Amino acid sequence: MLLAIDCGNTNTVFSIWDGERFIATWRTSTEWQRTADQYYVWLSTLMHFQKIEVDITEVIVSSTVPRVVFNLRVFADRYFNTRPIVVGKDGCVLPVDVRVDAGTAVGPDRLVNTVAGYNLYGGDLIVVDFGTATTFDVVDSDGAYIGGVIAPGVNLSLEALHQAAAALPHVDITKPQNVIGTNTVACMQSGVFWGYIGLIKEICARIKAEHGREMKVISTGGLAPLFQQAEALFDEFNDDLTMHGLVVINEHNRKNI
Ligand SMILES: Nc1ncnc2c1ncn2[C@@H]1O[C@H](COP(=O)(O)OP(=O)(O)OP(=O)(O)O)[C@@H](O)[C@H]1O
Ligand SMILES: CC(C)(CO)[C@@H](O)C(=O)NCCC(=O)O
Ligand SMILES: [K+]
Repeated sequence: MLLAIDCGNTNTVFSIWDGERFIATWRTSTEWQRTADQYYVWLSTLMHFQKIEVDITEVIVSSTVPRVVFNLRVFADRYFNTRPIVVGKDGCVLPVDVRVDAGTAVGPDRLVNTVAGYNLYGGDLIVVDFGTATTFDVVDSDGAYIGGVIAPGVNLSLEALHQAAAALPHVDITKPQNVIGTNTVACMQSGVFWGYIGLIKEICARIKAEHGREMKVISTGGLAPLFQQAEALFDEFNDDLTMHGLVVINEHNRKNI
């Protein structure tokens, strides 16, 4: 069975794929100090708790944090006796072309998202991921990754206001009733929420105009539904998009070996 690991700058998600579906998914904060043994104690406790008794024989990792990769390699080797595939590293081949400026290291999460998007929905896509950053990634008609947009994440934007301005509190995102806020929290939520609605619409419209073809917009990440409920911004929402991409890339590479 496959263990797929998606390390973001904020959270790391572990999912077990049984060949047909994800039988379990767990989330932990990303900390580069965490050792292979700590990963195993955490994972085996959760597996035991959910009575999941499976043999993990393959591991694939996508990490936007370079420092965590070493310990995840040790983890895969020590506890599952396998060499992990690490997206973006030697030994991992993508099933699609990457057409960006020479020397550019595209975030593996962005590549994985576009592989998943192409596999599920075909070409000419915009994939929007609401993580630490909000990323827009463009898939050409042949599935190639051809670039995108990086914007500050929703929670990061709110946190930046709190960090930089003494009188602004920590606030969680929500859809405000009105645009005109009548208290500090409502004003901040309005700025980020409606600002984001505008950002998403503007960026998608400009990408479509620049690309010059009909495009589908696919969203992923916990915050996508919050924006979608205010306006129909996305054609599809897929919470497991990154995990699905890891499964596709794993199968592609295991076939090639
Ligand atoms: N209504 C909400 N308000 C605030 N946070 C939310 C809400 N819905 C979901 N979230 C949070 O949004 C985050 C979305 O997870 P996702 O994996 O997409 O990004 P992340 O883990 O924050 O970023 P990264 O992948 O870059 O580490 C989760 O931490 C989830 O708890
Ligand atoms: C943009 C993020 C932070 C989104 O997770 C990640 O994909 C990343 O660190 N990318 C590296 C630079 C790039 O993708 O061009
Ligand atoms: K993510």
